[in-house]
Amino acid sequence: MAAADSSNGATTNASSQAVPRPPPTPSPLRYSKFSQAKLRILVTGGAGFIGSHLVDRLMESGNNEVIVADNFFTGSKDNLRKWIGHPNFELIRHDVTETLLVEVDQIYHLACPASPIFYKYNPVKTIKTNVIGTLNMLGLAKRVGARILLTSTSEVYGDPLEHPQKEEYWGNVNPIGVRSCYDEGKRVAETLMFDYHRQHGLEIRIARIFNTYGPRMNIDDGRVVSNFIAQALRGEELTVQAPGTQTRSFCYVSDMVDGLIRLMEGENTGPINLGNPGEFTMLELAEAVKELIEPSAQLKITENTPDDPRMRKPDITKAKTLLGWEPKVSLREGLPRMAEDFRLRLNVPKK
Ligand SMILES: NC(=O)c1ccc[n+]([C@@H]2O[C@H](COP(=O)([O-])OP(=O)(O)OC[C@H]3O[C@@H](n4cnc5c(N)ncnc54)[C@H](O)[C@@H]3O)[C@@H](O)[C@H]2O)c1
Ligand SMILES: O=c1ccn([C@@H]2O[C@H](COP(=O)(O)OP(=O)(O)O[C@H]3OC[C@@H](O)[C@H](O)[C@H]3O)[C@@H](O)[C@H]2O)c(=O)[nH]1
Repeated sequence: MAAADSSNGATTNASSQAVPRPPPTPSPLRYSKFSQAKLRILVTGGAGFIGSHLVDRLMESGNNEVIVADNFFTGSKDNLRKWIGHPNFELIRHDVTETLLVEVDQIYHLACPASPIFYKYNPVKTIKTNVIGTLNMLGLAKRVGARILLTSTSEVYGDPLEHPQKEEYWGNVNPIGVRSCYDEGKRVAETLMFDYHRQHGLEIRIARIFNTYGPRMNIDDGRVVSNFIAQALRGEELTVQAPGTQTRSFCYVSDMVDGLIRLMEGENTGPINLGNPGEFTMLELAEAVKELIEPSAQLKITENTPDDPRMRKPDITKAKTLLGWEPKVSLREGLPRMAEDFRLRLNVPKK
């Protein structure tokens, strides 16, 4: 049973409310002397950017069987091609808004479009993915006694009135805006996680992920780092949305995967912020990408979208103290790695 995390406002000790049932044994053969016991892990959204890097780490450990369930809305089989056919790996085309029957020990629940242009494309579907999808995964976790980790987001803090953001901050979110399908959707998903924890004794973990970047992002993903790098490589203007002084804190994907695994393996429910506290304005980011790829590139100030958060930076004290985690890769080190991946995929010769 997960130990209680009493260091924030939320009550996370389920033992006083519900006695968890031991997980049912999926098959007697699983623990027979002929069968090598491995942890069986479900990764929803595992064909996406963060998910596929997480799958790499889980598979490379050699101790796990990994099942990916993904509807390929923003992810692709290509991200997982090195594992297709591996005896410890299964890929299922599945939409998490439908029920899924599998026997697993852990669930990393990532399925959800993350780029604003994709989550706003079909907002009702985004809400369904966050609410019904998370309910379905919690139902699965309850049935098989699995531990479940939700990838929530810094967007639960909305356009924050506190800076940097601590986990105790309840946020400043527009409930009826164009981003609400995502940020309110994730807030409900967090609520569902805690209700299943308190009511049914489920072992839960919640990561609040701040902007993450790295190789394998969709080239036309629409998020700022991928846009700037692709634009600079294509010889286009870098589209800085007004005013350009808004800030974000960018975490390299290998650091993020490390944090997610530590959270899953540790004893704290969270929510825990995972992100790199290095904070940059979008103008500073554009200058860094220019300097790295194409110093002659021009910046073009474009119209912004409603409710764009004006600043964002994680307080990662909890991640440091409870998980022993902090990011290792700075933006200056991470950008060239991502630029090289994009250069190869866009077939742009090295200068
Ligand atoms: N990358 C970031 O900066 C960031 C920040 C905060 C939170 N997150 C969260 O991390 C997770 C992964 O984000 P990402 O950046 O890898 O995004 P991504 O879009 O690359 O990956 C999301 C994956 O989920 C799949 N998916 C979407 N809807 C689905 C559905 N209904 N059923 C099954 N699969 C579905 C997509 O096909 C894709 O493979 C998301 O939950 C996102 O909210 C990401
Ligand atoms: O071409 C662009 C794209 C974006 N931007 C700006 O860059 C900033 C970051 O925008 P992104 O689209 O990359 O991502 P956002 O920070 O708005 O949302 C992200 O937050 C955390 C996660 O949950 C998701 O990955 C995503 O919702 C915004 O201020 C946006 O206005 C540009 O200046 N130019």
